[in-house]
Amino acid sequence: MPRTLEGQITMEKTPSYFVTKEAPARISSMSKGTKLIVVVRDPVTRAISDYTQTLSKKPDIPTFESLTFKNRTTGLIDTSWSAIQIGIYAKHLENWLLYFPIGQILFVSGERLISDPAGELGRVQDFLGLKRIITDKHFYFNKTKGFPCLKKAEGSSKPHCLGKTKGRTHPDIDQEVVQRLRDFYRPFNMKDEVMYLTRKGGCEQQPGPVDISCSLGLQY
Ligand SMILES: Nc1ncnc2c1ncn2[C@@H]1O[C@H](COP(=O)(O)OS(=O)(=O)O)[C@@H](OP(=O)(O)O)[C@H]1O
Repeated sequence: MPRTLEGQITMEKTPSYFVTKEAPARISSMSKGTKLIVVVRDPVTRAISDYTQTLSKKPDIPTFESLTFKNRTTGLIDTSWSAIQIGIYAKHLENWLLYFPIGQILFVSGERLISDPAGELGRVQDFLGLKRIITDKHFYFNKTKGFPCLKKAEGSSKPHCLGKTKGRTHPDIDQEVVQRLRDFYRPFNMKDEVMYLTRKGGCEQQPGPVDISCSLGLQY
């Protein structure tokens, strides 16, 4: 990490942090006050997006449907497949709550980043204690891309959309498999846990390893 000067915020983005077992302890030992931002989206769409990325690099991989199940007849889901495993958000969150209070973590909605990017970035700016500089004025909806884009990229006067690797068309997935995955993920939805811990407050004051029983809301 570069040294952070007075008045600066150092930011680091790595998609795999949230699901890496060692990450919370390491980040906490570096700086207990680190603010954490997690972008989450519907875990089923996330899994399909993940699969779409892999498919673009390895077009010969098996179908999404066949990778989803350990045994299609019994309907047993292959939780060791990373595309599925990453979306078990509540399990990953548990590791972070051992080291960081819930108030130090902001969950950003991947869906709202698309439908209302300025609104979602408003929440990020508030969380970081920044003035709301980024607003609606900075975005426009690009019909060709099908996503919001920046009216002006940083240091340029030209519009800027994310690259070709973001916003790919997803393959059609068997709706029965989609439904089966929705049912699978339901208990791992973080909403209830986060609301519970935020209201409860008891687990919030002390960064550092906490008694996980403090996070009683985490019941599966
Ligand atoms: N403005 C804009 N333009 C394009 N894409 C957008 C945008 N905002 C959010 N998204 C969504 O971001 C998804 C890609 O993010 P990733 O999770 O792959 O990114 S990363 O791994 O964290 O770098 C990507 O997922 P896919 O649609 O599956 O490609 C998009 O849904």
